[in-house]
Amino acid sequence: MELLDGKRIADEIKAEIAAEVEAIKHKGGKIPHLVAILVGHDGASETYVGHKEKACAQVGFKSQVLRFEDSITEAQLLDEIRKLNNDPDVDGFIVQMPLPKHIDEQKVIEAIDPKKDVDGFHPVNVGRMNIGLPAYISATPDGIVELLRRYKIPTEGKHCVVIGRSNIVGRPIANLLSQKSYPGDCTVTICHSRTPNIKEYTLQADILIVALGKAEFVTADMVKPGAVVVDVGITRVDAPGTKLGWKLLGDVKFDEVAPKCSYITPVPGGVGPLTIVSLLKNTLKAAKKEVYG
Ligand SMILES: NC(=O)C1=CN([C@@H]2O[C@H](COP(=O)(O)OP(=O)(O)OC[C@H]3O[C@@H](n4cnc5c(N)ncnc54)[C@H](OP(=O)(O)O)[C@@H]3O)[C@@H](O)[C@H]2O)C=CC1
Ligand SMILES: Nc1nc(=O)c2c([nH]1)NC[C@@H]1CN(c3ccc(C(=O)N[C@@H](CCC(=O)O)C(=O)O)cc3)C=[N+]21
Repeated sequence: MELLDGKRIADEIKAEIAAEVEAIKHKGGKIPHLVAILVGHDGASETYVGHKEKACAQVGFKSQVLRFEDSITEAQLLDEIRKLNNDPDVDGFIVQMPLPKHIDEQKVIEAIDPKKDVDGFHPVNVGRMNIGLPAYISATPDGIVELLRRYKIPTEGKHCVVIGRSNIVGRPIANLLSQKSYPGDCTVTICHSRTPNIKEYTLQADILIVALGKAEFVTADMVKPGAVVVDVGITRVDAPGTKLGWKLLGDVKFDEVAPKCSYITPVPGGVGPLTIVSLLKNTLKAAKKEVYG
């Protein structure tokens, strides 16, 4: 069993990005500028935005967090988005999800200029990604693809089973891995909450991607010996006696599944760090006008 060390790969890619930013500075080019909009005080969102700020500083990007109270109206938020769309200094921005219930997330996503949509959530980017055109690819699936690539995991002709069909993880990773590419050329099965006997499918997986958000859902009896297991899930659970009082669990019961795998991602330190790095990659592309010219 080998660990897919997301943290190590993320550090490697950050060093590559930092070198490129140095070169841009040297030539007097545009320093990439990423903005995050954060509404409310959700703990996980605060953590994620904090990691992003730190990563931007590490690679030399300009970054900014715009914070708003839960009471912000949809119209006010849409207005903030319009300002960012029109600000030539801002290369890319994201609106941290989830949003308060009185705000329509889809409306917010569609208000973002696709050219600045470094989350890759806008239907224009989703559509372009789906047919293999240049696009901002959403960060988590892009991070998974990057992890498979850097570890040179063979994917052609493999059966990939994805648990979860969300717009930000399950559906796009299933799409990417079925494309004519490397990593890709997989035969893909998508499972979700209406799939009976999930184990029947997971046992056939050469590559198992787990993104349902239920801690330790995948147990050893559900995994084929030698499988590659990618655990996307992140759930905070109480951990009395630890410094923080909580810890993170993945969707895979790591201790019993790991010995059966050829490769497996840990949580934390697997997919998460690569998600952040993919967001940086998209922002760099935006500053260089690589996707839309
Ligand atoms: N590491 C990272 O960078 C990121 C991690 N995450 C984590 O990944 C997990 C998934 O996130 P996300 O995709 O946004 O979650 P969603 O809640 O949007 O989607 C979950 C998916 O899992 C399916 N599902 C739920 N319960 C079951 C079940 N018992 N059996 C089979 N399928 C089930 C749902 O099915 P249905 O469609 O039928 O409801 C749905 O398609 C979460 O833990 C999240 O925190 C998310 C984003 C980034
Ligand atoms: N507009 C928007 N875009 C997103 O991409 C987005 C979002 N909203 N809302 C929430 C989810 C979740 N997500 C994570 C990214 C990185 C880690 C990450 O870095 N995890 C570390 C640990 C983090 C920790 O210490 O808590 C790890 O797995 O090693 C986690 C979760 C992005 N999301």
